[in-house]
Amino acid sequence: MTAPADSTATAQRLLADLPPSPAVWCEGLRKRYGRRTAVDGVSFTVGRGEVLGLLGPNGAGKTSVIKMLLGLVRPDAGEVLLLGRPARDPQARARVGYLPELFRYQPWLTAAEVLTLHVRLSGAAVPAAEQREVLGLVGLGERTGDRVGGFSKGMQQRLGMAVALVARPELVVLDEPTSALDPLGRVDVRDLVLSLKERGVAVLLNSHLIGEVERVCDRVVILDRGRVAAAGTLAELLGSRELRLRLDGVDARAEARLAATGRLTRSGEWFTVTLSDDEESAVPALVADLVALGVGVHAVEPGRISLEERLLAVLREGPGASS
Ligand SMILES: Nc1ncnc2c1ncn2[C@@H]1O[C@H](COP(=O)(O)OP(=O)(O)OP(=O)(O)O)[C@@H](O)[C@H]1O
Repeated sequence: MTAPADSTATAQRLLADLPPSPAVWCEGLRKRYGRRTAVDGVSFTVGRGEVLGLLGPNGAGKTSVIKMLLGLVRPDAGEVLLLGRPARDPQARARVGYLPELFRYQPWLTAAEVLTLHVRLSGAAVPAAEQREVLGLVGLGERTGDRVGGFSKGMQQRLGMAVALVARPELVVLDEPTSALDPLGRVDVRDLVLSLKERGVAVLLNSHLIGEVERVCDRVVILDRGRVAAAGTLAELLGSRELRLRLDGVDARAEARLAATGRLTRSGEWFTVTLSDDEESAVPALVADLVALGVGVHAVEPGRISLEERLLAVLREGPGASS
């Protein structure tokens, strides 16, 4: 029989060999406030190093979901694991960075002191030089010794971003991180999210700025009235690609050739062919055939619907629009 110490070591070795748990796993989350159901059976995962965007209209339940994931609001039903541990487990929380939607930092402290306080709270050993570096990353390098009470709203949000990043988190949850930021600040946040992803840090991003989500997210969950209305990778959600061509001299044979490639629509001299992913390789042959048929090819533009169009379709038509 194996001695207890050996069996513990064996169990630890077996666990170490398993693939890492997702950064976020939640199943069947529900929350009511009085008679209002805010969240109604929400499930999704965020993989390690994955950037997941949470989209949805005002009141859809996004912040409520985030607060339940972080153990700040107790769900009425459902389960959450953060980095493989229960959401309220201090060991999980210490490895999660969070920028809340509504933030306010101690006005009497300097930016550097706020960071030091949060580093202490997290229990991580982050040297002062690294803390200053993080303030530099969020554009506050020149203001480290200034009191937070004198900061603009955008500067406080930048400080919140530094607080979320400073303790070397494995998961960062950003609730509307750019709501107070100028256009340059938004680009900074986008670059920060991409650099986190490169380092294998998972990011959960709640933002109304759809273009921002489309640029940085690997996957998107769309919430509507407390439920997941659509979810998937950008390719899954945005589906078929389109090819727009500006043509002249299109006769019946050329039109038949276009229609054979995909669903065809026409607006004046612009023709739009809807392609499925495996038909993309058909584009050079299509153009060659059109030229051979005597068609003047003035422009060939790839394109597909934007995430904004998909979001609006899902919200107008309901979950059926997600497929
Ligand atoms: N503490 C609370 N007490 C009562 N109702 C609440 C509370 N928090 C949220 N709600 C309600 O739950 C619903 C979801 O709110 P939540 O803040 O999660 O939405 P959201 O998707 O984050 O919205 P927004 O995009 O406007 O920030 C809303 O109807 C809101 O009024």
